[in-house]
Amino acid sequence: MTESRKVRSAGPLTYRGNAIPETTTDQRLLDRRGPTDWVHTDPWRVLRIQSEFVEGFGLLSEVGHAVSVFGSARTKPDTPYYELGRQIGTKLADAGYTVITGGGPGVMEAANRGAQEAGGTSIGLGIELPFEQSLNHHIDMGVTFRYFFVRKTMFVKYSQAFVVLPGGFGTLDELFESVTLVQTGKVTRFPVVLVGTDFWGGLVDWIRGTLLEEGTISPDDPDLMYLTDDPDEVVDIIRKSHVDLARREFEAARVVDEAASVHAAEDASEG
Ligand SMILES: CC(C)=CCNc1ncnc2c1ncn2[C@@H]1O[C@H](COP(=O)(O)O)[C@@H](O)[C@H]1O
Repeated sequence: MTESRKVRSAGPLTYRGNAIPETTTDQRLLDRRGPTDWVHTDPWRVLRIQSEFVEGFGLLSEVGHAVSVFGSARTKPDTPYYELGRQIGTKLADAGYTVITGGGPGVMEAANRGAQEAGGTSIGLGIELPFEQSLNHHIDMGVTFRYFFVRKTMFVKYSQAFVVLPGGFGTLDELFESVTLVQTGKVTRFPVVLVGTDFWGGLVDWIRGTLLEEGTISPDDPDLMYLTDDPDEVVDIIRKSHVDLARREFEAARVVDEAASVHAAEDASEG
């Protein structure tokens, strides 16, 4: 009896008898009718998150050496910090770095603008916000993300350094995320440069005083951040750390090569 029961294969699945679904997978895919709640469910969101990673990696993977510049979305053109951001964008571009920002107004726009004026590559990684907003007009390539955490991965993965100008909560979030990644050894390759001694001085004093005195950070941790007012120094710090990194990588490759030749020589003498 059991042998005569109907069988249906659906990909790797086998159904028999009453378990056979009424429709096939293809029918369900092509049928547009039915409830649409599934587009607001977490499994569907996971796919959307994946697609943001795919788009981001796709756009940024061929960008050369790059620096992310952060700072207030509210800084107005023709103000000192806007001009500082613009100069830093220009100097980074002159030094051959692509400039990546959050794609918004204020300091982000200033850095993008400076990079563009110098003929460099200017990138904006925007974020969907509850209020209407588009990427600033000084961006050569841009992506607008839905998810903050996907966007943050892009800043870290595709930059050699973070430059942080005066800003508010968003800027502080980006600053402390990057410092935490360096502190915990999740990223090993980049300096974090604070620009604006008047603006950041109080925070740095508090870190060196309260945090260090309370023992909530290690004695070396305050040195994870540089502090300057000088755009040329920003570029020098980044260049130097870049050269140091290249030297360390060269040294590591040489050690591996030497070990490989020692093994090869031992194998040859044993053979
Ligand atoms: C006028 C206005 C508030 C626009 C906000 N538009 C934004 N567009 C893109 N990135 C942003 C924006 N606001 C905050 N961010 C992110 O948070 C940082 C600035 O936040 P804040 O202004 O410091 O706190 C930027 O480096 C950026 O990565």
